[in-house]
Amino acid sequence: MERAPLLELQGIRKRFGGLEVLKGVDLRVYPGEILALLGPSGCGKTTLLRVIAGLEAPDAGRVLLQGQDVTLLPPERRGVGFVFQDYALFPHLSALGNVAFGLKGKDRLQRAQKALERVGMTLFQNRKPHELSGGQQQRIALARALAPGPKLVLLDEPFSSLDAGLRAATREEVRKVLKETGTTALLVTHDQEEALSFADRLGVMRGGELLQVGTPEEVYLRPRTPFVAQFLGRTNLLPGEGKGGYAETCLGPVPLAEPAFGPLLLSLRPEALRLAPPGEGPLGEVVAREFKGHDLTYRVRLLGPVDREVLVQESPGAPYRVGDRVGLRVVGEGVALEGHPSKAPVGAD
Ligand SMILES: Nc1ncnc2c1ncn2[C@@H]1O[C@H](COP(=O)(O)OP(=O)(O)OP(=O)(O)O)[C@@H](O)[C@H]1O
Repeated sequence: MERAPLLELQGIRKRFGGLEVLKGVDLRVYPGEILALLGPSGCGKTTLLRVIAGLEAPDAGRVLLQGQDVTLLPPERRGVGFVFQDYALFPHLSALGNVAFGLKGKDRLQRAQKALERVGMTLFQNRKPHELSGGQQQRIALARALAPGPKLVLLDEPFSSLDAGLRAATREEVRKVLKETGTTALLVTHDQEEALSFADRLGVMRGGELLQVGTPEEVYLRPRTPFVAQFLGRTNLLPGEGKGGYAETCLGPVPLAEPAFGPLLLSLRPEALRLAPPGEGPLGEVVAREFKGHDLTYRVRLLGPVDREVLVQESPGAPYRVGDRVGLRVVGEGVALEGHPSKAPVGAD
């Protein structure tokens, strides 16, 4: 039997004037899960979070929390915590004051202290926000959101104002706290790497629609559309002819992750290709070389009947330079994308 979702969105629609910002979004988030919503700027991510929090009313659709319809409930009655992009801490209150602010009862200070302890901020409890670093403020904001023991916490680009090093470390700590407390979280980001590394599952949005939801591996390795394939990292989109377990392409036969027949469009990640001495595989010429320390990406123009460039990821020590003639080897699998006449089952005409 399928687990009951903690949060369920059914056909959420929202329009601002003439602009339809959410076009019928369905989503389920399960207890204890961290789900990241990923998409380009303006695709409706923040609006969707605001609808879930109760800060924005949808024009159509329902928001269910633990099976209960909360679409019409005000924010404070939903049991949802919110961490905004700019943390929105009260500048005149100490860290402890900020965390205790929304709490009720005689033990509110103890509970606030406990929440600060969980995020490793006990020593800083008397400091004001301006006396704290960005990462520390971020943790205070998280402690404040978690202190009332929400069913769900919504994180809107919570790491965007941190620099790269602090960002990775803070992300890891936040993930640890969420997992230790068993808190269900929905994170909005437009950072692909963040979504892939932080979330248990991720959903890719575009133009008010949720295009694909799955584990980071599923969505990265089995994108369904060209947009999802390209949004999660660089890829080669190649036309081909499905022959079952492989497709015939300008690079020769490419093994397919799932069998397909007929004309298709293939996503083949740069790491599924390698360079070789000329003579092995189709011939190409290196037109660009991008060295990034941990990896090296080449752009190679094919020197054959088809005029096309492909990206190839190599180990940092690869010897090839711009202008070199190279062979191309296919070492990984391609994925046939939807919307192209391809995915007929095995044995179909
Ligand atoms: N209150 C509002 N009134 C009018 N338009 C709005 C309002 N809120 C959002 N929008 C518009 O709705 C669209 C979606 O905005 P939203 O903030 O949800 O996108 P987003 O995916 O979170 O973008 P970003 O990554 O840039 O934060 C944008 O075109 C935005 O200008």
